[in-house]
Amino acid sequence: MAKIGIIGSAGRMGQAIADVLEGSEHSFAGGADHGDAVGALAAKSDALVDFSAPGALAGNLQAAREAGIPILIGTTGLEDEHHRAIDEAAEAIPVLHTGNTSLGVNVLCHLIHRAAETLGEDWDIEIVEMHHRHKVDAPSGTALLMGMAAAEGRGIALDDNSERGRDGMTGERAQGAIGFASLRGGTVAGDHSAIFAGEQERITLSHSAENRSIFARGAVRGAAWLIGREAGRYTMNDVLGLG
Ligand SMILES: NC(=O)C1=CN([C@@H]2O[C@H](COP(=O)(O)OP(=O)(O)OC[C@H]3O[C@@H](n4cnc5c(N)ncnc54)[C@H](OP(=O)(O)O)[C@@H]3O)[C@@H](O)[C@H]2O)C=CC1
Ligand SMILES: O=C(O)C1=N[C@H](C(=O)O)C[C@H](O)C1
Repeated sequence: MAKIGIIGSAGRMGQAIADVLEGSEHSFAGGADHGDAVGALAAKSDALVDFSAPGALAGNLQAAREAGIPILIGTTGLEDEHHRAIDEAAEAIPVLHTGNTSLGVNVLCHLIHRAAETLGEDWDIEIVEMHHRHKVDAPSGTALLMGMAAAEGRGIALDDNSERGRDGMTGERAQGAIGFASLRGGTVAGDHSAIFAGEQERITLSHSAENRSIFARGAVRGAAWLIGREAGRYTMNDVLGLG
């Protein structure tokens, strides 16, 4: 039984995680939101989960380090500087960052990796996502995770081969590019598709989140799994045993 502290506890994910904790073997250590001292929460937690905002990341990592406890970060919209801060914290404590904690999406990424590895560059890869009207970042963290799986399968660097936000006279699609498109509206919890478009045929690999409980269950499982691990940067593949 682990005491889990939630950063961003008043938010949509924070609430979903609190609900999952209530029916689990683990307990809710407390929450922190804007203006709350994360250090005070860390001191009474066995692990932290962070579903807040990129601007909160540095302070949250610092609080976890000072308390010597692991942290699972689900926040998306992170930049290179945030990833560098995660790498640095992972030298001292166990840290897991992922754009999606659900089992289904992480299995989907394996299927995408395999498809990209098998199909040649003449199969164009496009990633399409749709989320609720309140989402503030694009492409979604999950779309980037899927793009990374496709790029790794193809043996290319995602950063050098992405096409995002096409508008106006874009010119033809670059050979080998991985395209991203983001839709926003309504209450959609998270829909993602990877489309492999070849000559006269198309493969679509998709995942639909029916509600946030799938992310919340994965977050609790991941946070509990991190407790007692060596310092390092982990992924949901490690937690789920997906290799
Ligand atoms: N990895 C995954 O599986 C998933 C990741 N996410 C990601 O989780 C994040 C949160 O999503 P969601 O719950 O929908 O968003 P919400 O806006 O509903 O919740 C975010 C919460 O964090 C709080 N917050 C914002 N900034 C700070 C800060 N600096 N310090 C402390 N608290 C802060 C907000 O408070 P206030 O409202 O006062 O700003 C709010 O309570 C997003 O990045 C989203 O993409 C979401 C679902 C699954
Ligand atoms: O903001 C959300 O809601 C979600 N964010 C994550 C993302 O950016 O991929 C995960 C999920 O799709 C819901």
